[in-house]
Amino acid sequence: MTEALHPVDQLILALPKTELHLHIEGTLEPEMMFELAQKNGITLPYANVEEVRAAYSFDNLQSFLDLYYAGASVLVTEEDFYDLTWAYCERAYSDHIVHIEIFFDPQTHTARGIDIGTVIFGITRALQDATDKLGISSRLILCFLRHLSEADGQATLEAALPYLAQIDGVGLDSSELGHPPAKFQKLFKRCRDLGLPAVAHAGEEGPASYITEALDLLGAARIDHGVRCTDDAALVVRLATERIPLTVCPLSNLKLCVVDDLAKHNLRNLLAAGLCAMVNSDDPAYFGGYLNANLLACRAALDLSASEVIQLINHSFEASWLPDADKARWRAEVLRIACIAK
Ligand code: HPA
Ligand SMILES: [Zn+2]
Repeated sequence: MTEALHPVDQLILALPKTELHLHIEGTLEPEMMFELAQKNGITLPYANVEEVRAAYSFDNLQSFLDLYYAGASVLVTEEDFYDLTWAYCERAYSDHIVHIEIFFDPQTHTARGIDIGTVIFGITRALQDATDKLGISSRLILCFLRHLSEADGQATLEAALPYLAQIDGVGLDSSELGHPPAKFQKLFKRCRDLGLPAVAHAGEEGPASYITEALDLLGAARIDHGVRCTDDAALVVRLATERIPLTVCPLSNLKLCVVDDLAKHNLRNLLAAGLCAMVNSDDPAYFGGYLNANLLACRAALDLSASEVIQLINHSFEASWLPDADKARWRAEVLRIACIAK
C-alpha cells in the first residue's frame, strides 16, 4: 500500500510557483549531455550516464563549477540551447511553475567560440514556446562570471548590446570567494545606465559583507543565496526592512556543503526574521532535484507548516519581476488553493 502524501506536500504540489534562481546550464541532465556530445563530436571524460551521476559528489562550490563548465561544452548550436531550455520548461510545467526568471552564462560559451546570438536565440525561442504552449511567463538574466575580469564582463556586455531587447537583467555568479562584488562596480554601473536591473550571488560561500557590497556597490535588487546574512545581525534587519529578496537554494546548499544537513538549514530562521526568502533549485540536474523536490525536501527536513510554505511561495511572486497586476492575480490563486486545501 502506498502511503498517503503529507497534507503540506499535497499543498506544495498544488500551488502555482515561480522559479527565480535557475541556471539554464545547470539543467543539463546527463542523458542530454551524452546525446549532445555524440551529435557534436565532443569527447566526455565519462563512459556512460551512470559515471556522470557518480561524479556528482562535491566538496564545495568550485568542485561543482569545474564539472558544470565541462558539461556545458556539449552545447554548440542554437538548437542545443533550444532543446536544453525547452526540456527545463517542460519540467517546470510538471512542477506547476507558472513563471521563471532564468540565468545564462554567455562567457562559458563565447570563450569556446560560440556566438552570443546563438545562445540567446536558442534560449529565447524556447522561452517564447513555453509562453505560447505551456502558459509559462519568463525573464532572462545574463550572468557575468566573477572568476573572470571586469574587462571580460565589459566585452560580454558589449557583445550582448544587439540583443538587449531579449535580456531583462544581469547577474553575477561563479566562484565567490576572492571575487567580491566590488570587482564589478563599473560594469554594473554601465548596466544600470542601460536600464538593466541587477541581481547577484552573494553570501553562498562568501561572507555577509559580500551581500552588503552587492547591494551598495552593484545595486542588486535581489540576492541569490544570501544564506550567510545571518552572520551579521544588522544586515538581517536591513534585508528585512528594505524587503530585499533572498533566492535560497536548499538542495544546492546541501550538495555544495554550505550546510551538512538539510535539517540545519536556516531557511526557517530567515522566514522567522521577516525576510523575503523563497526556495529555488539553482542547478537541478547536478543537485538532485527541481523546485518541487527542493520544497518537499525542506518540508520534510524542517517540518515546514502550510503557512510557511504559502509564505515561501508568496515571497517568490513578490520578488519576481512580474507586473503588479500579475503578482496580485497569482497571489489570489495561491490563497484560493490554500483555502481549498484547509
Ligand atoms: O550556486 C552557484 N553559485 C555560483 N555560481 C553558480 N553557477 C551555477 N550555479 C552557481
Ligand atoms: Zn546560482
